[in-house]
Amino acid sequence: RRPKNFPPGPSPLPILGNILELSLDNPLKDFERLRNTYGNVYSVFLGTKAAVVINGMKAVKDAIVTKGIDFAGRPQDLFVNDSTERKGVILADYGPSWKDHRRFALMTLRNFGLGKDSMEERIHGEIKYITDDLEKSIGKSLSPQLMFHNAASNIICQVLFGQRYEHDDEFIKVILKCFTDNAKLANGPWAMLYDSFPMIRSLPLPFRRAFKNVKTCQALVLPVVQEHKKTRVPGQPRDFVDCYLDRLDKEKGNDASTFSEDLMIMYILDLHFAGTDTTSNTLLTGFLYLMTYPHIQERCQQEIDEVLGGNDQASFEDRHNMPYVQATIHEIQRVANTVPLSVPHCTIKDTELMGYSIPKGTLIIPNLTSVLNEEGQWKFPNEFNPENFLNDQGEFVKPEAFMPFSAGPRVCLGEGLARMELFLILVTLLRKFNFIWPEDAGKPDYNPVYGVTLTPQLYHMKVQLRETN
Ligand code: HEM
Repeated sequence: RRPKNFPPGPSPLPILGNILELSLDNPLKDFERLRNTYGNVYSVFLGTKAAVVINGMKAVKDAIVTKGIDFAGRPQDLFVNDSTERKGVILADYGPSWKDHRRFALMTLRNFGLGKDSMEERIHGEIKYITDDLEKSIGKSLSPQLMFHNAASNIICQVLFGQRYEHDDEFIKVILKCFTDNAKLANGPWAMLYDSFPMIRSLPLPFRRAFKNVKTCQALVLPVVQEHKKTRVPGQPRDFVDCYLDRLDKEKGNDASTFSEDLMIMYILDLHFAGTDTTSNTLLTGFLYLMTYPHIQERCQQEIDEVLGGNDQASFEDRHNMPYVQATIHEIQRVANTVPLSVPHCTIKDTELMGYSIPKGTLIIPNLTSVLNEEGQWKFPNEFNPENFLNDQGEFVKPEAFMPFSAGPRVCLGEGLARMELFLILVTLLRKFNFIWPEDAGKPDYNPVYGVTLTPQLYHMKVQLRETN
């Protein structure tokens, strides 16, 4: 039963709730249909658990920004919580440990922006591997999935461990395999059953694989941490692990400290997971559109040539002189809709939204998809069109409804890093190469595969060196 004044929604069946109304393959259309019937704030029962789905810019902002703290929790009784042992930051509930670790990561990432091994240099270092790969494929048709995935993974590995890995390196291969398997399990029927029927949780069913996968990853990261302990110079951190070890030194004797070696390992895995598929799928979507809208690709290249002049390497600062490129990258993020339902939130106290009462502990699904394509918020909500981010003077403007990183206290903590990666990778590659949709590839399919992150359908690309080089 719905509590008093709870958001409306379809009648639930006993035990199953409304799960039969939601396609497990891709519930986004079902969420849209329910929005048309019940309005921007409605509820569904996932098994016996009530969830509130929030749609449209106004309601989403009202919840996660205006009443940000009320909505800043994470549910703690789901399959994903158990599989990650309630450690890390993405799924940590609102509280001192989440706050300390979030602040720590933001500060650490910011500090890497400065100095000689700056984030920009780490990213440019990795871009060199992409351009080498592409140069070897000039005139041929190539599948870019692994290349971009690897680049995103290595950039975050550089930040975390000060190291990159070849894609066939056992360390990264196993981590990737475990996380892909866990993402699939988390999205599939076994997780749904686990969440809906607590009595089956201790049974030896396929969901137990997820727990084993996490243990395997932890065991892989542990020796990397041990190695750091041996080689580090306290106070002179080379990477995230060193920074965390410095912090542990500082916290010695503080009984209330939320920092621990155990947490660090899951934190590292969290950051790697959060930073890899998101960035690589956004890049893949970007090149899919740039190839099939060649006039947009060309206009970006013109602007890049003008701004860079004789300079070979772009810097992140150059974005201020590239309104069209900026608009194109933002438009790519808008249509990529990489994290379509954000990460689930949870209310930390009884609260209200748009006149409805929402009790403490309610699972909240912020439907970012409904904001990124909302009629009335965009000049061209259903097209791929950089004009969505340009004013009449051709200047870059960012509408309020641009929230692929979500918003409020739980906004993506890798936003700065992701934006820098997207800009530097796209600008460097467009400067050097033309990207062409192969003649024999048929019509492009823009419908992504649904998951925690949306993944473009597999495709091939052709590359040519640009004549300006
Ligand atoms: C295009 C790339 C990316 C997109 C679209 C994206 C999007 C998101 C979204 C929608 C959330 C959920 C926010 C919420 O719960 O309201 C999130 C959370 C998070 N992201 Fe990202 N992300 C990207 C890249 C990254 C990168 C590179 C990192 C790594 C440094 C990262 C680390 C995180 C973390 C740690 C959280 C959890 C924050 C918290 O719970 O406090 N993300 N991201």
